[in-house]
Amino acid sequence: MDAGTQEPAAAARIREIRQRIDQIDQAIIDLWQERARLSQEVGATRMASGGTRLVLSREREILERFRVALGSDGTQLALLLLRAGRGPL
Ligand SMILES: O=C(O)C(=O)C[C@]1(C(=O)O)C=C[C@@H](O)C=C1
Repeated sequence: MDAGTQEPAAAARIREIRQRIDQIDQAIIDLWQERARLSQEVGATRMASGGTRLVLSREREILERFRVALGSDGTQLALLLLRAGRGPL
């Protein structure tokens, strides 16, 4: 894979960092999928027991947690996470 530089030491360091980035990306993918499965299970369990599909107070709490930690990008990320679990509104 192109490191974007001809300088051998820099290219070696970039390859090393990219290995860790790839590990992190895979962990994010795995966690994303696990979260979506769990969220779907919560929704199905609640609806099967006569409850609501969504709990907006819980969604607000999650959005706030991500906003405090990551700013406006965190809010966008949390919206995508929630959509992955419970589907579009
Ligand atoms: O925590 C719940 O009650 C869920 O249903 C999970 C979840 C989520 O993905 O975090 C999904 C939908 C709800 O509106 C709130 C939160």
